[in-house]
Amino acid sequence: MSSFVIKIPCSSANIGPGFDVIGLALSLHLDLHVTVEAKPSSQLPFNCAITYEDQSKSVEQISLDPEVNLITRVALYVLRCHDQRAFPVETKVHIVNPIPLGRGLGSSGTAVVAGVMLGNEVGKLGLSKERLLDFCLMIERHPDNVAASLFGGFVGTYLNELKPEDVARKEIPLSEVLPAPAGGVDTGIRPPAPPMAIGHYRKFNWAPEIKAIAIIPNFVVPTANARNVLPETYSRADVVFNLQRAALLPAALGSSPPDPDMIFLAMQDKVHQPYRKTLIPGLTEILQFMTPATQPGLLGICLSGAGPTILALATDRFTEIADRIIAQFASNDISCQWKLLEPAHDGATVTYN
Ligand SMILES: Nc1ncnc2c1ncn2[C@@H]1O[C@H](COP(=O)(O)OP(=O)(O)OP(=O)(O)O)[C@@H](O)[C@H]1O
Ligand SMILES: N[C@@H](CCO)C(=O)O
Repeated sequence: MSSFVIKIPCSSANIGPGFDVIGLALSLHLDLHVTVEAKPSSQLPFNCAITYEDQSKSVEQISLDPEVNLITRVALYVLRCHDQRAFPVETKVHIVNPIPLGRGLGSSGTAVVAGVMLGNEVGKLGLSKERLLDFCLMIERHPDNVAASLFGGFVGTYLNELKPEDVARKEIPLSEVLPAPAGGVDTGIRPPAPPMAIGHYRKFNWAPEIKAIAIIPNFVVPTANARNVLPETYSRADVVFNLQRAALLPAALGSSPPDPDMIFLAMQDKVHQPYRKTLIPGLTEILQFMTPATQPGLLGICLSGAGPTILALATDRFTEIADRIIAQFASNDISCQWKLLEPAHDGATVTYN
């Protein structure tokens, strides 16, 4: 029998101006406790039994069917790309999840990374993390969450342009998130493997004084909905506004001691937050009244990923900052939980027992 634990940090994407580009892995981890028993045969579907421990207080029921559950279907996709139709006999996966679903802390990206790590490990595939990123990008198209969860830390990401022959392969998903199991239901045919080296990342410094306060409202904003409210085109002025700030952001958050005015300015955005205000009551007011001038200890504030979580970066007065944001949500009859988090520099890890 072999037994191991896969640990994946959650992530906050965008950090203001870095829409679909910048991500930060944070110290709230999804754990998979995996055992593989060498048995002659199994009655389990795809040889896999899932158990799920919800520590996130989410209302959504997570499927325990290995071909439906996001983590195990991604693992099956990776295995089937390598001519392994099912999990080894007999695989048990116990998922412990403290990451709230659909709140902007990259729960889906974390689950996708967990899936590729699981497939790689049980299939003894020996794929590098760089190659696993390609598999992640077949399922979740924007690289900011998955690269942060996989590699850890504060990252800038980019995609290579696909070659014309890959664009022509209709099975390569160009949607943001695959609507159906990656590779489809098991037809016995090998699903399409990703092109090589689609996604890339670069780690930035992070000043050790800076902590992340996540204020998590008690409602869900599915990422797909939050992407549907964005415009297809932008004005040149808005694009330049974001480029200027995105160019400043890594230096601002990597410099010690942190400069609150520079960080606050570097976290401004005109590409996604203004449009997502319609989905998040109170967002406009929170982004307006929480500044380093009105709130000591605060450095900068933004929507975490697609929301509705607010990410406030700060050096101290964490409770006071969280309480003010929670009070603003409360005036819209929205309750919140909050967490004080730090960058998770290690990314995804596997530890054998
Ligand atoms: N641990 C998990 N196991 C199985 N499915 C999961 C898990 N975590 C997330 N999911 C799936 O991902 C969906 C949430 O994805 P979505 O992209 O909408 O939000 P998010 O990733 O939490 O937020 P954001 O992308 O803005 O950071 C859930 O509704 C669920 O279907
Ligand atoms: N960059 C993505 C992150 C959410 O998954 C977005 O803002 O839509």
